[in-house]
Amino acid sequence: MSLNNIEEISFCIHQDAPKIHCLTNPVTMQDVANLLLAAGGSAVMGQDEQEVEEITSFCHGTLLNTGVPDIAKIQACILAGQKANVLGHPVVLDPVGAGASTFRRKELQKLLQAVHPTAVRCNQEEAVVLCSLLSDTDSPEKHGGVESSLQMAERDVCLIAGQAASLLNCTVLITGKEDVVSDGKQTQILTGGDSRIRRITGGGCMLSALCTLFLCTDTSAFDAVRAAGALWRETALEAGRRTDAEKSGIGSFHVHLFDVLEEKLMYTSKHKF
Ligand SMILES: Nc1ncnc2c1ncn2[C@@H]1O[C@H](COP(=O)(O)OP(=O)(O)OP(=O)(O)O)[C@@H](O)[C@H]1O
Ligand SMILES: Cc1ncsc1CCO
Repeated sequence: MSLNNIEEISFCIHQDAPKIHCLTNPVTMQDVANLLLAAGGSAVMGQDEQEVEEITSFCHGTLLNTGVPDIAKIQACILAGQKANVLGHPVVLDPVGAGASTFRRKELQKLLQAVHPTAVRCNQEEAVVLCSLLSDTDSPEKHGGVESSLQMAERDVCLIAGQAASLLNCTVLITGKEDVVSDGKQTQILTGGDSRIRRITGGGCMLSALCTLFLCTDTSAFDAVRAAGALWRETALEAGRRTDAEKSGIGSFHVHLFDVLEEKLMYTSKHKF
């Protein structure tokens, strides 16, 4: 069976309640755990190398978010990612701030030599850095830390997404003003959303978790990642509408994201099946 739409994906998630092993960063850890619960899955956080393989084994998907990296964290990501690869579990890489330091670039290169991600979710700058690491070309000189310093033309984002997908042999979702999803053979642009999502930290980290959850259903990697990207943009759009209706601010927008996501997934799974 191949699941093609959000109703079917949502139904599967609520039936199976996939557990996601999240090796993530302390800045957005709680949001990532709450997002997975709101969506119908759950998170298990654990990143000591003595336990990661065991935790990966009983989970259904693995999220490797390399924000706030250190040597031990990267080693744990390698062990968890390799275990997930052996078990055939989906692995999502979120290479937060990939170009922020020489250390991050070196450690990411090591991780990518050891682990094959099913999907990568990143911003434009992180995608350009990944491509430079994989093809031994120069990285961009200007860096925005964990935010993207680049605002590329849509056509260039499509090219980078296709290049990264081919180099990594996986599905790549590059987020920004528009999102681009590619598996190297097919590429799609996602629009809509609400730019206020850039004023909370973790909008990308939460989306990477949602991609991992959707990849735990019986659908192709391209369709799962595209569905997660599209749903997250629709969620932001509706969260923005509710924030405006209440004349509220960014804190309310943040909370509405969880309410809207839960409603969108609950509604579709309850009413369609
Ligand atoms: N200008 C924009 N307008 C609308 N939506 C946007 C805009 N920029 C980013 N987004 C959306 O915000 C979400 C996060 O993407 P972003 O590129 O900000 O990730 P990120 O930099 O990795 O975030 P973080 O590091 O805070 O987790 C995506 O769903 C993306 O579609
Ligand atoms: C701000 C920040 N620094 C490392 S991770 C993170 C959260 C957004 O990815």
